[in-house]
Amino acid sequence: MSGITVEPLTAAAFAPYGEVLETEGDPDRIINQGLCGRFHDRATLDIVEGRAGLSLFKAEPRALPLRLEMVERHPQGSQAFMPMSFDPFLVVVAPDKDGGPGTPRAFLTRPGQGINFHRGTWHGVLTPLHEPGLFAVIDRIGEGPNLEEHWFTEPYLVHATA
Ligand SMILES: NC(=O)N[C@@H](O)C(=O)O
Ligand code: NI
Repeated sequence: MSGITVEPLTAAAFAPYGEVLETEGDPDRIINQGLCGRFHDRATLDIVEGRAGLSLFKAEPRALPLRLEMVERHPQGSQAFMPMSFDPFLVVVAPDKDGGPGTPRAFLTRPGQGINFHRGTWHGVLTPLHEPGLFAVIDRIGEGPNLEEHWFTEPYLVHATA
């Protein structure tokens, strides 16, 4: 089983796959009588033939090392995972290679970071590592198929250190 070593999530490393939502640095705007920093328009919702919807996911926590058996993608829409707890979670992505996923990469978020997958990005499903596994998810609501799965012939093993 091929191994994948988890990397820290950074906006630069994640850029080919999506955006990182975080409150690093100065806010773009100070609002609410100076009591709130707005980190404005930090990710793009890209929805084809449908609308953006806001859902809640309550997912079972997983543990590392993790068998990565599949990745999926949504050709019709971006998908954002916004944690509702202050815990890191695992984000798996893969480049596209001739219509299928290339070698996956695994990122560990810092508490407070969220992510938005670009439309069509190969990714692992929502993977919390701690209870309560509660996330707000912003993705496409619409008719027609928007899920393509790829099951690896041999799973990868995602682990914390090399
Ligand atoms: N299927 C679903 O709603 N969730 C997945 O797309 C996922 O990435 O977790
Ligand atoms: Ni998904």
